Parts: sequence; structure tokens; C-alpha cells
Amino acid sequence: MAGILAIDQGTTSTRAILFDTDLRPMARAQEEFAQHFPRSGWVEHDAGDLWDTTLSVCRAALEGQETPAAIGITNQRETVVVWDRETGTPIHNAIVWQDRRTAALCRQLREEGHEALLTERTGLLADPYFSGTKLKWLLDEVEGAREAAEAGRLAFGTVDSWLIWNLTEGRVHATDPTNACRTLLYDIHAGDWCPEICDLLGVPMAMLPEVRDTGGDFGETTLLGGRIPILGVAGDQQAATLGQACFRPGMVKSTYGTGCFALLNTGQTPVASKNRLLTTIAYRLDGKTTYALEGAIFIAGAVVQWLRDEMGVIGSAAETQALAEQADPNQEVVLVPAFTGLGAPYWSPESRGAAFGLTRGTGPAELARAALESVGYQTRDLLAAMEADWPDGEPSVLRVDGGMAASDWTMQFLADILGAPVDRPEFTETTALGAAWVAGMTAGLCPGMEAFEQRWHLDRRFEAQKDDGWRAAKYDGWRRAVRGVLAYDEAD
Ligand SMILES: Nc1ncnc2c1ncn2[C@@H]1O[C@H](COP(=O)(O)OP(=O)(O)O)[C@@H](O)[C@H]1O
Ligand SMILES: O=P(O)(O)OC[C@H](O)CO
Repeated sequence: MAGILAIDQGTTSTRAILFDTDLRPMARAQEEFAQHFPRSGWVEHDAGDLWDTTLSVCRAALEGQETPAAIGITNQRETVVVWDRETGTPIHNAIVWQDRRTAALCRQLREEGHEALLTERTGLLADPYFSGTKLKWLLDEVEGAREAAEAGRLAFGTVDSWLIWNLTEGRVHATDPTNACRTLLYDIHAGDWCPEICDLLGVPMAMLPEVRDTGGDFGETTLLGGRIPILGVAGDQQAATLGQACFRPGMVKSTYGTGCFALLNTGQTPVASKNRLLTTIAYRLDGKTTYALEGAIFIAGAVVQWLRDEMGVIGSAAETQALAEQADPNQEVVLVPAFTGLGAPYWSPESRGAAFGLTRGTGPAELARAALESVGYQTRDLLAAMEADWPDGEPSVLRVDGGMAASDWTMQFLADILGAPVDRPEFTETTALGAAWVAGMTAGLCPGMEAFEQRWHLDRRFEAQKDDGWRAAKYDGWRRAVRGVLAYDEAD
């Protein structure tokens, strides 16, 4: 029987995985594309590259295969594309979620007292991470853009909308609530775009996509052989939450790719964070919205890439494990990888990274260990904030996935620093799996939630092996290092 094609359009590469209806992977293809850094703190993608790589990985994955019965799309979130409805041409490069160009605008929004409205409606903060201020920047800076948008000639979309538009050859301009809720323009309580915020940011509502259920009808494509309906769309972190079967309130997953994103399912209740986490939509199925608390860290696996590409201390990511094992146990080096600012729970876009505790004897091994440890410390920051925000639902086990979850050393350190077990599933491409499952379920080909939950299989559980004294001392060192980074920023 024909399968389900998952498109995973990520920050550094685009993937397509063809699953059979039992959700076993049958074929896959992946392509990287160029990152553009036109100025310090700016990150752009050529939106044409995002579409071209999508088309080519889909064609490669489908080569010699039957036409799939459905497509599920999952994508890097918050990244902004604006295009001309007539020609389908983007008016500018896509501005990527990591881009910090609107830090001053966000500061101004905070100083003028607008953050309360933004948080109340969207569950987010006035931070450059989200789409809204990036879109405002495009409308302000690209000549003629605002007039064209007001006249209805321009379309805005996160990457999902851009891909849907292209796959349907301009017939469908839509998104789903998991992507809409990251724009800073969407009212997560009303379940619709927020006119007040659009007004505040000068965004004409005519350019916004229609919001449809995560498992819903997003049109069909004829570009991949036959007619294939697009039946599932979710932002990549929410798709991973689905792929990890975190369906019950209290379940939490953490994905370690370029960054790290932890989501705690809070059921049908949107929990307002008192600890600078994000209130977000986990999924909307059959018109019913499930919410999550999210902690977002901008640098996780990217710190390992930095060791490889900029520092040249490793040849491959996997080498960090052996180095960390060799590190001198008497050296307490702490690395705060705030390369693009600090995300949750600090939200300090202008902070930059620092290493503490360096000695004459510090070498690549100690640096590699500190890099891997930084991922554990940052996760503990997030889970501590989650526990404070939602004490009744304290999560007992953390489900992990993403490229860096392959690092046993990092996962063991994570369990040790959390003082709680960490579960790694057999299949760690949970993002694509989640998108495929939603599309397959909507098509009536895949099992519902309960049966899907049963097919989650453990690869390995990492149990905490250290005592509370060790944990407290290590975490205290991290907290002091973060305070140092924040203080340096203030002094600036
Ligand atoms: N064995 C490993 N040890 C440490 N980090 C790893 C390992 N394997 C992969 N990584 C890191 O995981 C990241 C890739 O994960 P992936 O989920 O593919 O990311 P993304 O989807 O964000 O591109 C890279 O940043 C890489 O440095
Ligand atoms: O592309 P990834 O996996 O780094 O994920 C990016 C996130 O969606 C940003 O919020």
C-alpha cells in the first residue's frame, strides 16, 4: 500500500522520509543549503533554496516508489517569507528564527509597555526570535512592501505556508496553529489572528494565511507524480512532540538539534508562565487545541559544530564523546554558549558566549566536556522553570531526540544533572515521524493516538548516577557563569 511522505524543512537541511502505513521508514533523502549572514546577528535563507531542496529531496525519496497517499509537512518555525501573490517571487531572503536584527525594536516594545499584551494574547515575549517583528522589519525596509501588502498583493508565511503555496502552485495560502502561534500575531486563546497586535506592528491582515487544523486539508500537489493531498502540517518541535507520543498532560520531550526545544504537554489548558517560558500550541486536531509550555535554547548541537568548524578541535561531532571522557576531572570549566544571545528562561538577545574556569592546563578535552555539559545545564534551567510553572504536573521522565541525542555521554550527563531518568526512543527522527503520523491519521491510513502511543519503543534509559551534593555544586557553577554573562552584557 502507498505510504506517507514527510517533508522536514529544517534550519540547516531539508529532508524527506517516505514511511509505510505502519510508519516504518522506507526511503529518505536529505540536502543542505546555504546559510547567509549578511551582518553580525543576521541570519537569512534564500527562500528559493528552501523550495528547491524540498522538491529535490521529495523526488529523490520517491524514486522507484509508489505515489504516496498523503504528505505531512514539518518545518523550522518562526522564519519569515514574504512573496508576491502574482509571481510567487519572494520580496527578500527569508529571515531566519535565529536572526537578531529586531532586538532594538523588541526593546522598544518592552519599554513602551506592549509586552503584556503580546504575552497575554500570544503566550510569547517581545523577543526577536518570533516572526512578528521580522515581518515588520521587511514591511518597513523593503521599498514598496507595505503598500503592496495593504493592496493585498503580498503574502506572508512561515516556511510551511511557503512550501504549501509552492506545492499547490499558488492555490493554497494556509498554515496550522502550531506555526501560527510562533508568529507573535496569533491569539492562542481565541484561535485566530490578533487584530490589535497586527495593528501595533503595522501588519496588514490581508497578507496572513488561513489557519487550518494540524491534521487537515492543505490542498494537493501534482508536482510529485499523481495527485497527493497534504494532510498534516506542524512546526518541527510540535511534530517531535507528536512523534514522541507526548499526548498526555505532564509528558515532556526535548529535541537536541541545532538548538534545544523542550515541550511539556499541559492538555487543554494554556498555562501562563511566571518563569519566562512560552505558552504555545502543541497541536489542534478535530478542532480541539492542546497546549504546551515550551523552553527554547538557541545553541545545543551548534556548540559541537562550533568546536568542529570554528575551533577545529574535533573532526566530527561524535569525537566529543572520547574527548569528554579524557577531560581532567579536577578542572571545572563552564562554557555558556550564548553565541546568539540567551533564550529561555533568560531572554537576553544581546548576550554573547563565555568560558569560565580556564587554566594553563585547559585543552580541547575540557572544552569539549564543557560544551556537552552546557546542553545539560540549559535543559535543567528549562525543566526547573516548567516545574515551577506547573507543580502538579511535574514530569518524571524526559523523552529525548534529535541528532545530539545520539551522544551517550551527553544524555548520561543530562540524567545526572537533572537527577531524573532520560529516555531515548529507538527511532529518533521523531519530527518527520510526527508529521507522517498526523497526515496518515487524517488520511485514515494510520492508527489513532492510543495505538500510536503503543508503538513508541525505548532504545535506552539513562538513570541518574550522581548524588544531590554533586548536582547542587555543578549546577551552582553554571548559575554563577550565566550571571557573569548577563552582568557583562549589562556593563556594556
Ligand atoms: N554524536 C554526537 N555528539 C554530539 N553532537 C552530535 C552528535 N551527532 C550529532 N550531533 C549534533 O546534532 C546536531 C544535528 O542534529 P539534527 O537533529 O540533525 O539538527 P537540525 O535538525 O537542527 O539540523 C548537530 O548540531 C551536531 O553537532
Ligand atoms: O530546524 P531546527 O530543528 O533547528 O528547529 C528550529 C526551531 O523550529 C526554531 O524554533
